Amino acid sequence: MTTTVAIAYASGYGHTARQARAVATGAASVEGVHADLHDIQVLDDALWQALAEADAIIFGTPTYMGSQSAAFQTFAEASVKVWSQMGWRDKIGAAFTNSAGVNGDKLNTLTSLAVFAAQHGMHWVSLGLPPGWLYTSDGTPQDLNRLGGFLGAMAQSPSDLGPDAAPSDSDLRTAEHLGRRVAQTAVRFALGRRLQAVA
Ligand SMILES: Cc1cc2nc3c(=O)[nH]c(=O)nc-3n(C[C@H](O)[C@H](O)[C@H](O)COP(=O)(O)O)c2cc1C
Repeated sequence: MTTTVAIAYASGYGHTARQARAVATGAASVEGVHADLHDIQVLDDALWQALAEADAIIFGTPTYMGSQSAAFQTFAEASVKVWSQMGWRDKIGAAFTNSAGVNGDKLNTLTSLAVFAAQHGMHWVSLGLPPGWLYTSDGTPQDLNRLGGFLGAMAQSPSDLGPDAAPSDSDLRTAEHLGRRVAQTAVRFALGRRLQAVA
């Protein structure tokens, strides 16, 4: 049986889209997992159908003015129809964000997305990595999780670099890690459900 991980993301200028592709690469590296990228700026029936059928949804947005972008918030508010039927309850949820500042208030965005997933009754998956880089004096910017997030995957894109040059390799590997971890968790959940069904 195939386990499906949907990556539901917004991106204004392509940087978060690049991070989303890395998340998808990580998820698809897990045996038996199909990863699907969905640009949530297109709010059509195909999007809602795909998200309804997914085992896990990983939400992604750039951090704009310290929180999710307006495009992501439009998607979040449109999901109230799904919420009214608890359509995503017990799916796996996780998130990633990208911004120009090293800090840039990315944690506020991830916190907001965790609350969004909780409103939908989803099970949250954290990043599951120790902090890299400046956490110890021998760290380097090439470390996995160089930005030291826990709630989800963070990436940083200098505002004068295009999406061909940013986020950094470290941040893209961190995004891949999140995708892989969510996919592994989704497979375990799917297996557990099947075992429960025959017990
Ligand atoms: C309207 C707007 C607000 C922004 N607010 C922030 C912010 O609060 N913190 C930050 O670090 N960067 C901020 N940025 C920079 C973006 O997060 C950054 O350029 C990011 O790479 C854009 O991702 P995207 O190409 O996926 O849209 C902002 C950019 C825009 C256009």
